[in-house]
Amino acid sequence: MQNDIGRVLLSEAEIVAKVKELGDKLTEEYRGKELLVVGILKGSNVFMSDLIRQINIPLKIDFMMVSSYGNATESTGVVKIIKDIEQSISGKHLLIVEDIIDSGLTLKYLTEMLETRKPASIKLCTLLDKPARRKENVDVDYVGFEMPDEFLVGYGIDYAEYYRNLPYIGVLKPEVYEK
Ligand SMILES: O=P(O)(O)OC[C@H]1O[C@H](OP(=O)(O)OP(=O)(O)O)[C@H](O)[C@@H]1O
Ligand code: HPA
Ligand SMILES: [Mg+2]
Repeated sequence: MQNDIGRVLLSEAEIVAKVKELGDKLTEEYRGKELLVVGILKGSNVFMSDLIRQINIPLKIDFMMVSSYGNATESTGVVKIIKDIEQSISGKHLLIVEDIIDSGLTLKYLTEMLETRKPASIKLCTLLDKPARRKENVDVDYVGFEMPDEFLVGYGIDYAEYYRNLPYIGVLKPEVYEK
Protein backbone atom coordinates (compact mmCIF):
# COMPACT_ATOMS: atom_id res chain seq x y z
CA MET A 1 0.00 0.00 0.00
CA GLN A 2 2.77 2.47 0.93
CA ASN A 3 4.44 1.68 -2.42
CA ASP A 4 1.46 3.10 -4.31
CA ILE A 5 1.99 6.55 -2.76
CA GLY A 6 4.14 8.88 -4.85
CA ARG A 7 4.44 11.67 -2.26
CA VAL A 8 3.18 12.41 1.24
CA LEU A 9 1.57 15.88 1.19
CA LEU A 10 0.32 16.08 4.78
CA SER A 11 1.90 14.15 7.62
CA GLU A 12 -0.02 12.65 10.51
CA ALA A 13 1.35 15.38 12.84
CA GLU A 14 0.27 18.20 10.52
CA ILE A 15 -3.24 16.76 10.37
CA VAL A 16 -3.46 16.37 14.17
CA ALA A 17 -2.45 20.02 14.67
CA LYS A 18 -4.96 21.27 12.10
CA VAL A 19 -7.82 19.22 13.57
CA LYS A 20 -7.11 20.72 16.99
CA GLU A 21 -7.08 24.24 15.51
CA LEU A 22 -10.42 23.65 13.73
CA GLY A 23 -11.93 22.10 16.87
CA ASP A 24 -11.01 25.19 18.92
CA LYS A 25 -12.65 27.52 16.37
CA LEU A 26 -15.79 25.39 16.20
CA THR A 27 -16.04 25.26 20.00
CA GLU A 28 -16.23 29.07 20.03
CA GLU A 29 -18.57 29.28 17.03
CA TYR A 30 -21.17 26.89 18.45
CA ARG A 31 -20.98 27.58 22.20
CA GLY A 32 -24.56 27.85 23.55
CA LYS A 33 -26.10 26.62 20.27
CA GLU A 34 -27.80 23.33 19.50
CA LEU A 35 -25.19 21.72 17.25
CA LEU A 36 -25.70 18.72 14.98
CA VAL A 37 -22.50 17.59 13.27
CA VAL A 38 -23.24 15.67 10.08
CA GLY A 39 -20.50 13.56 8.54
CA ILE A 40 -20.69 12.66 4.86
CA LEU A 41 -19.78 9.00 4.55
CA LYS A 42 -17.66 7.30 3.88
CA GLY A 43 -14.76 9.70 3.34
CA SER A 44 -15.36 12.00 6.32
CA ASN A 45 -15.42 9.14 8.82
CA VAL A 46 -11.80 9.46 9.98
CA PHE A 47 -11.71 13.29 10.07
CA MET A 48 -15.12 13.45 11.76
CA SER A 49 -14.09 11.06 14.56
CA ASP A 50 -11.01 13.12 15.32
CA LEU A 51 -12.74 16.50 14.90
CA ILE A 52 -15.68 15.93 17.27
CA ARG A 53 -13.25 15.02 20.04
CA GLN A 54 -11.72 18.50 19.68
CA ILE A 55 -15.08 20.31 19.93
CA ASN A 56 -15.63 20.87 23.63
CA ILE A 57 -19.34 21.66 23.88
CA PRO A 58 -22.44 19.40 23.92
CA LEU A 59 -23.29 18.20 20.40
CA LYS A 60 -25.05 15.45 18.52
CA ILE A 61 -23.75 13.59 15.48
CA ASP A 62 -25.41 12.02 12.48
CA PHE A 63 -24.31 10.78 9.07
CA MET A 64 -25.35 10.92 5.47
CA MET A 65 -24.00 8.68 2.81
CA VAL A 66 -23.82 9.86 -0.74
CA SER A 67 -21.80 8.76 -3.69
CA SER A 68 -20.80 10.45 -6.91
CA TYR A 69 -17.41 8.95 -7.74
CA GLY A 70 -18.00 5.21 -7.81
CA ASN A 71 -14.58 3.74 -8.53
CA ALA A 72 -13.49 6.57 -10.82
CA THR A 73 -11.18 9.56 -10.29
CA GLU A 74 -13.69 12.01 -11.83
CA SER A 75 -17.08 12.82 -10.32
CA THR A 76 -20.00 11.39 -12.28
CA GLY A 77 -21.93 14.55 -11.36
CA VAL A 78 -24.86 12.44 -10.21
CA VAL A 79 -25.20 12.51 -6.43
CA LYS A 80 -27.00 9.52 -4.97
CA ILE A 81 -28.30 9.59 -1.37
CA ILE A 82 -27.68 6.18 0.10
CA LYS A 83 -28.34 7.09 3.76
CA ASP A 84 -30.11 10.16 5.12
CA ILE A 85 -29.92 11.97 8.50
CA GLU A 86 -32.15 10.14 10.97
CA GLN A 87 -33.50 13.13 12.91
CA SER A 88 -35.32 16.36 12.23
CA ILE A 89 -32.86 19.18 11.54
CA SER A 90 -35.44 21.94 11.85
CA GLY A 91 -34.11 24.68 14.17
CA LYS A 92 -30.73 22.99 14.61
CA HIS A 93 -27.33 24.40 13.74
CA LEU A 94 -25.86 22.01 11.17
CA LEU A 95 -22.16 21.55 10.63
CA ILE A 96 -21.49 19.40 7.57
CA VAL A 97 -18.14 17.64 7.71
CA GLU A 98 -16.37 16.56 4.54
CA ASP A 99 -12.96 15.07 3.91
CA ILE A 100 -12.48 16.81 0.57
CA ILE A 101 -14.23 19.28 -1.72
CA ASP A 102 -13.27 18.87 -5.34
CA SER A 103 -15.84 19.77 -8.03
CA GLY A 104 -18.26 20.98 -5.32
CA LEU A 105 -21.05 18.95 -6.90
CA THR A 106 -21.64 16.80 -3.79
CA LEU A 107 -21.93 19.73 -1.38
CA LYS A 108 -23.89 21.97 -3.71
CA TYR A 109 -26.52 19.28 -4.04
CA LEU A 110 -26.52 18.43 -0.33
CA THR A 111 -26.73 21.96 1.06
CA GLU A 112 -29.57 22.88 -1.29
CA MET A 113 -31.47 19.77 -0.28
CA LEU A 114 -30.88 20.33 3.46
CA GLU A 115 -31.87 24.04 3.30
CA THR A 116 -35.42 22.94 2.43
CA ARG A 117 -35.66 21.28 5.87
CA LYS A 118 -35.25 24.64 7.62
CA PRO A 119 -32.25 24.22 9.91
CA ALA A 120 -31.23 27.30 11.99
CA SER A 121 -27.95 27.42 10.02
CA ILE A 122 -25.75 25.28 7.77
CA LYS A 123 -21.98 25.60 7.76
CA LEU A 124 -19.38 23.48 6.01
CA CYS A 125 -16.11 22.17 7.34
CA THR A 126 -13.73 20.27 5.10
CA LEU A 127 -10.27 18.98 5.83
CA LEU A 128 -9.11 19.42 2.24
CA ASP A 129 -10.14 21.80 -0.51
CA LYS A 130 -9.10 21.60 -4.17
CA PRO A 131 -10.34 25.01 -5.41
CA ALA A 132 -8.75 24.55 -8.86
CA ARG A 133 -11.27 21.83 -9.65
CA ARG A 134 -14.47 23.65 -8.69
CA LYS A 135 -17.43 23.28 -11.05
CA GLU A 136 -20.06 24.52 -8.57
CA ASN A 137 -19.46 27.44 -6.25
CA VAL A 138 -19.88 26.43 -2.61
CA ASP A 139 -19.19 28.62 0.41
CA VAL A 140 -16.92 26.66 2.69
CA ASP A 141 -16.74 28.08 6.21
CA TYR A 142 -13.85 26.02 7.60
CA VAL A 143 -11.02 24.61 5.46
CA GLY A 144 -8.11 22.62 6.86
CA PHE A 145 -5.77 22.72 3.87
CA GLU A 146 -5.91 23.95 0.28
CA MET A 147 -4.52 21.25 -1.95
CA PRO A 148 -3.13 21.07 -5.49
CA ASP A 149 -5.01 19.41 -8.32
CA GLU A 150 -3.83 15.86 -7.75
CA PHE A 151 -5.69 12.71 -6.82
CA LEU A 152 -5.31 12.37 -3.06
CA VAL A 153 -5.78 9.40 -0.76
CA GLY A 154 -5.51 8.62 2.94
CA TYR A 155 -7.08 9.73 6.24
CA GLY A 156 -10.49 8.51 5.08
CA ILE A 157 -10.07 9.36 1.39
CA ASP A 158 -10.08 6.45 -1.02
CA TYR A 159 -9.24 5.30 -4.46
CA ALA A 160 -11.55 2.39 -5.42
CA GLU A 161 -12.30 2.05 -1.65
CA TYR A 162 -8.67 1.43 -0.68
CA TYR A 163 -6.16 3.65 1.18
CA ARG A 164 -8.72 5.11 3.65
CA ASN A 165 -6.67 3.71 6.54
CA LEU A 166 -3.46 5.58 5.73
CA PRO A 167 -2.80 7.99 8.64
CA TYR A 168 -1.49 10.70 6.27
CA ILE A 169 -2.58 12.32 2.99
CA GLY A 170 -0.64 11.31 -0.09
CA VAL A 171 -0.73 11.43 -3.86
CA LEU A 172 -1.34 8.18 -5.61
CA LYS A 173 1.17 7.24 -8.29
CA PRO A 174 -0.60 7.70 -11.65
CA GLU A 175 0.31 4.15 -12.71
CA VAL A 176 -1.98 2.85 -9.95
CA TYR A 177 -5.12 4.20 -11.63
CA GLU A 178 -3.85 4.20 -15.21
CA LYS A 179 -3.33 0.46 -15.30
O1 LIG B 1 -16.62 18.00 -4.57
P1 LIG B 1 -16.87 16.67 -5.25
O2 LIG B 1 -16.27 16.61 -6.62
O3 LIG B 1 -18.32 16.30 -5.24
O4 LIG B 1 -16.05 15.54 -4.45
C1 LIG B 1 -16.03 15.40 -3.06
C2 LIG B 1 -16.78 14.19 -2.61
O5 LIG B 1 -16.25 13.01 -3.21
C3 LIG B 1 -15.82 12.08 -2.21
O6 LIG B 1 -16.84 11.18 -1.89
P2 LIG B 1 -17.24 9.89 -2.77
O7 LIG B 1 -18.45 10.21 -3.57
O8 LIG B 1 -16.03 9.39 -3.49
O9 LIG B 1 -17.65 8.85 -1.65
P3 LIG B 1 -16.78 8.35 -0.40
O10 LIG B 1 -16.83 9.47 0.62
O11 LIG B 1 -17.50 7.14 0.07
O12 LIG B 1 -15.39 8.07 -0.87
C4 LIG B 1 -15.53 12.97 -1.02
O13 LIG B 1 -15.63 12.25 0.19
C5 LIG B 1 -16.58 14.04 -1.12
O14 LIG B 1 -17.79 13.66 -0.53
O1 HPA C 1 -8.62 13.71 -4.72
C1 HPA C 1 -9.53 12.88 -4.45
N1 HPA C 1 -9.22 11.64 -4.02
C2 HPA C 1 -10.18 10.72 -3.73
N2 HPA C 1 -11.49 10.95 -3.82
C3 HPA C 1 -11.85 12.18 -4.23
N3 HPA C 1 -13.08 12.68 -4.41
C4 HPA C 1 -12.94 13.92 -4.81
N4 HPA C 1 -11.63 14.26 -4.92
C5 HPA C 1 -10.92 13.17 -4.56
MG1 LIG D 1 -14.53 8.34 -2.69
